[in-house]
Amino acid sequence: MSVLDEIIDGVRADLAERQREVPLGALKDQAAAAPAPRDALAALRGPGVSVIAEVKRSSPSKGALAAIADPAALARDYESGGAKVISVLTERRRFGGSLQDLADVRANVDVSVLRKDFIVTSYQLWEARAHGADMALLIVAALEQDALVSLVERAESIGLLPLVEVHTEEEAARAVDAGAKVIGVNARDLRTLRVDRDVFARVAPAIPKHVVRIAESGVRGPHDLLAYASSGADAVLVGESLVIGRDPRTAVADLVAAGAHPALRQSG
Ligand SMILES: O=P(O)(O)OC[C@@H](O)[C@@H](O)c1c[nH]c2ccccc12
Repeated sequence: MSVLDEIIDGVRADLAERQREVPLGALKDQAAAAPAPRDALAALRGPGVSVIAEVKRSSPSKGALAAIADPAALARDYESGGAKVISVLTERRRFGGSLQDLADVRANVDVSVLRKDFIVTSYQLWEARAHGADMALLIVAALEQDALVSLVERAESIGLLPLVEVHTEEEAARAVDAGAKVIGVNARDLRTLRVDRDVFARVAPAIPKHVVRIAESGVRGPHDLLAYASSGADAVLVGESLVIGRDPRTAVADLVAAGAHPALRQSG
C-alpha cells in the first residue's frame, strides 16, 4: 500500500467519526452561517508570482517540523509578509492539523484560506466551508475521475475554489477535463514522498495558460521560486521552509519580493 493509501485510510476513519457527531444537515447549517467566501482566484492571478504560505506542524516524510501553538498568529505573520493565500493543513494523523486551526486562521486574516486535506467526499467540502475555507484541495491521485468531476462541481456550487493537485501529465489532463481553474503541480510524489523539483517544468506545458498554475513543495527560498516562475508558475505553495525558519514574516516577504521582479512579467 502506498503512503497516500495509508493516509487516506486514516482520513476515512476520522471522517466516519465526525460524520457520526455532526450530521450533514447540521453541517450545512454551519456552512450557511459561515463568513462569505473571499475571491481567491483574483488574489492568485497576480501581479507577480503569488505566495501561498502553509500552516504545517508535521509531515509524513519529516515528522515533527514545528509546534505552532498559535496557528492564527503564524498566519498573521504570513499575511503581513505578503502571502496571498494561507494554506491550513487540517489532516490530523500525519500532519497534526485540525478544522479548528482552519477556523482560527480564517477568523484572524483578511486573505483567502485553503483547506489542505485529503478530500474524498463532499462532506469534507461542507466542513471546509463551515470552518471558513475559501479554497479546498482536491488530489487527482486520490480520486476516480467521476468523483473528481463531482467534487470540483460541488466545491464551486458551495463557494469554494478548488485547487486541483497533480503530479504527472496524465493527472494534469484529468484536472483540465474536470474543469479545474487552478491546478497545483506537487513536486512531491505522494506515493513515495520523494521530491523532484523538475516535475513542475515537465507538467506545466500540459496545463492551459488560462488556468492558474501553482508550483507546490520543495521551495527553500527565493531561488526556487524564481526557477518555478521561469517555468510558468503563477504562484508557489510553501510550507516546511517557512515553519522551520526563525522569522516567517521575513521569509514570506523575501519570496514575495523575488516574485514581484519585473523580469518575470514576460515569463510563462
Ligand atoms: O513543505 P513544502 O515542501 O514547502 O510543501 C508544501 C506543500 O506543497 C505540501 O505540504 C503539500 C502539497 N500537496 C499536499 C497534499 C497533502 C498534504 C501536503 C501537501
